[in-house]
Amino acid sequence: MKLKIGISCYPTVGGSGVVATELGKLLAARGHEVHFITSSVPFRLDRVYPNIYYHEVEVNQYSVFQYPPYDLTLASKIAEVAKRQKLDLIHVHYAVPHAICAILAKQILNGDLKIITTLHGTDITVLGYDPSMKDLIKFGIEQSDLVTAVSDDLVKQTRALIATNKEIQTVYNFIDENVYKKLNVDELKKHYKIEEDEKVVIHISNFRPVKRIPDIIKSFALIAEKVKAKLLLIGNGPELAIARQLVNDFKIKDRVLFLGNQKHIAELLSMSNLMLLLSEKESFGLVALEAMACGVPVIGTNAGGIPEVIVDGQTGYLCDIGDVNCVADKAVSLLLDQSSYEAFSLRAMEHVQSVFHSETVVSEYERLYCQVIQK
Ligand SMILES: CC(=O)N[C@H]1[C@@H](OP(=O)(O)OP(=O)(O)OC[C@H]2O[C@@H](n3ccc(=O)[nH]c3=O)[C@H](O)[C@@H]2O)O[C@H](CO)[C@@H](O)[C@@H]1O
Ligand SMILES: O=P([O-])([O-])O[C@@H]1[C@@H](O)[C@H](O)[C@@H](O)[C@H](O)[C@@H]1O
Repeated sequence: MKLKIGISCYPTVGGSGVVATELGKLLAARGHEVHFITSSVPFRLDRVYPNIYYHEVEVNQYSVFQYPPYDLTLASKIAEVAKRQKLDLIHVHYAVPHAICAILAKQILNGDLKIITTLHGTDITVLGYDPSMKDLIKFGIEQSDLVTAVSDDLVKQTRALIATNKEIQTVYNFIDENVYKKLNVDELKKHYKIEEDEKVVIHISNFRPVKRIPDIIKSFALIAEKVKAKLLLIGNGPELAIARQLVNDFKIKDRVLFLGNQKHIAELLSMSNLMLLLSEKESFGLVALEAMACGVPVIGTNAGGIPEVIVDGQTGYLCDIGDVNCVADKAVSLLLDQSSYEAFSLRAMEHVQSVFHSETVVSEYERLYCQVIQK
């Protein structure tokens, strides 16, 4: 059955928007009609795709509004597009405000709209602690026709924090196998002056406090004492200044490249030997999946959904939150033992193929869409 699917998400750099966009692209490739309803073109929607339509949410700056009313405009846009395009359903990513906006749109349409909400991360694990948000998030979850979360741990945390009995299904994240694979990047390595015998450690994130950026720098400083290596820092966010300060303090300025927000992540991963993801909260860790797909083992923390993505001792290692000595020891042992490293790299690629294959995940979303429509 070919469906007309609306998708609302944050269009900016970040996990939920990436997952929403990649899902939309693969659904469109399967012949469904996909309508993105977002405040700007999602950053991963970087060319023309057949079957994909974009509806801009233009936030009204009318002077009586002290704050631009994004939520209300989005709700009204979802209702308008759903009616005009005869959407079968709207799939919203991130509980606040997107689930709430979809519910309002459904009310505008006298109940004639099916809503699927996917929970991604700090929409639950940070905002769920905020008393002014908790009941709103609960409302968004309970009024959705179907709710998914990106890991078993996020399902568990949602139950604990939001106190809801609503059924929430885990649907893991995925990557596009045609994009995330090991590429030949010899020229790029030369451009970044990475020497033949030098190892590359990479971290990619939004540099928010939950990502524990100081632990990344501290771990790398320890690694660099024993291994000739460079650190690539990809992304932008509030902890970037602290990162620069620590790099100066540890006197490793010549070993660290701050590359800011980047689009071509597979190329940067293909230059890398190891990823560090040392968050204190992480519902899934899409960057870890992207790294493993490119044959890059990951050292992550024992936090949230990370242990569902990294197989400890097989595709990378898990360390306790804040234990930078554990991270450095595991990293040094991996980087200095070539034959063991190659086995980790191979298993990482195989694990992504077998557990997180896009075909399986997209089919699962299709099955859930049909279930909701037939309810
Ligand atoms: C703290 C938390 O719970 N975060 C979750 C949140 O996303 P969150 O935004 O924290 O992070 P993720 O690491 O999962 O994803 C970031 C995405 O943005 C991309 N990127 C990043 C920087 C950059 O410069 N360029 C770029 O393209 C990355 O390649 C990746 O695709 O939702 C994701 C999707 O469900 C989950 O996997 C994360 O666990
Ligand atoms: O809040 P969080 O779950 O860590 O991650 C968020 C992403 O899921 C979202 O796509 C992005 O727009 C946010 O800026 C943030 O990165």
